[in-house]
Amino acid sequence: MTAHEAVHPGAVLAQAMAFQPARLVLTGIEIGLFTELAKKPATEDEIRERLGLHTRGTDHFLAALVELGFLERSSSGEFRNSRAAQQFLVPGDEGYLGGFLRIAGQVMYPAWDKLGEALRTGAPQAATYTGEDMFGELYESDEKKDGLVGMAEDASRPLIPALTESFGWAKYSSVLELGGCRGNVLAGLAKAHPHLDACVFDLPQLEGDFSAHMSAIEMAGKVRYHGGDFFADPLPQADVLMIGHALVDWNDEQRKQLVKNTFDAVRPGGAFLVWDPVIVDDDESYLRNLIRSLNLQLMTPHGKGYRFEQCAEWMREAGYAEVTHTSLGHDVTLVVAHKD
Ligand SMILES: C[S@@+](CC[C@H](N)C(=O)[O-])C[C@H]1O[C@@H](n2cnc3c(N)ncnc32)[C@H](O)[C@@H]1O
Repeated sequence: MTAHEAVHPGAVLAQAMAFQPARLVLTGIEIGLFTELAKKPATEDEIRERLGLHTRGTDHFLAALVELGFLERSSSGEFRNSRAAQQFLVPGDEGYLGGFLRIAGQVMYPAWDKLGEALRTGAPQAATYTGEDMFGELYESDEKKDGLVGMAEDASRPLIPALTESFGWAKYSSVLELGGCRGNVLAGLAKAHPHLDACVFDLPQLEGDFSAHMSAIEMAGKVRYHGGDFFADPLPQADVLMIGHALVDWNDEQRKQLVKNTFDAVRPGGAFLVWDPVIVDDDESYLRNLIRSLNLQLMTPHGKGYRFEQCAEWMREAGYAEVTHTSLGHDVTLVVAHKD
């Protein structure tokens, strides 16, 4: 909102009421609208019948989604997905974001309702867990585990091409990804750089999901798994250690400790890579990453965003030499620390 727009009530309302269009899209995902229309375009009557919707409101719900650019309406009155909806909101497509957006609707949306409480107390507001061991609790339920994994992969999948190209992988022969989940990112990296000995380090609870996923994407045997706790257990050695979308989950003391833990495991001449929604002043991602920081505060026991300068300081304190950073796109920064 520019200073000029700020004096116009429409600009204030557009920002303050942005939860309404957000809820339209999230509800479309929740009730299966985009998945249904991907099978076959349909009239309003057919949509109501197929999704069990009431006559009151469906017409304006669909018309509003047309205006927002998620549906198209033909001259004969049939609705179909727009290109954006078809590409990003229908399961099975490469660019699918529904895993992330479903959890956004179910878990983040109610948590954001309690932002005031979070600001007063500093306490998380997600209703899916209660204690300090968020991952341990979520992994006790297959549904919650699948939700978290789906959300993480939707967020990291678009970064894989930039990650394979933004670092000189050819110079190194092994990589260990901390918090590498089901190995989806590392599998993409290993496909692009098959010379790499690639290993995921994540909690033991995910090993079965990792093996099933590697088989499903025909990468079984190409990426290894090492179960453990990256705070408490010794880390296996590799030329490159990497952690993505995971340092943000912790507080500064925990992050410092984690960065320190990596130093002995990185072989001399190697590197430690971090990619996260780092807060970068004057970058066009600045506001979105401040919002993501608050989202982490609502969703995790200790997480929040951090700045590049903080990360560089943790790295230098741990013993790393040169620290550089570059954008991976999608509001994510890759920070690279070299070990002499
Ligand atoms: C937000 S997810 C990111 C997953 C993956 N890097 C991606 O971006 O697709 C964080 C990951 O850290 C893992 N994790 C959390 N605590 C851990 C710990 N103490 N030791 C090892 N892994 C941990 C979780 O199991 C999860 O896979």
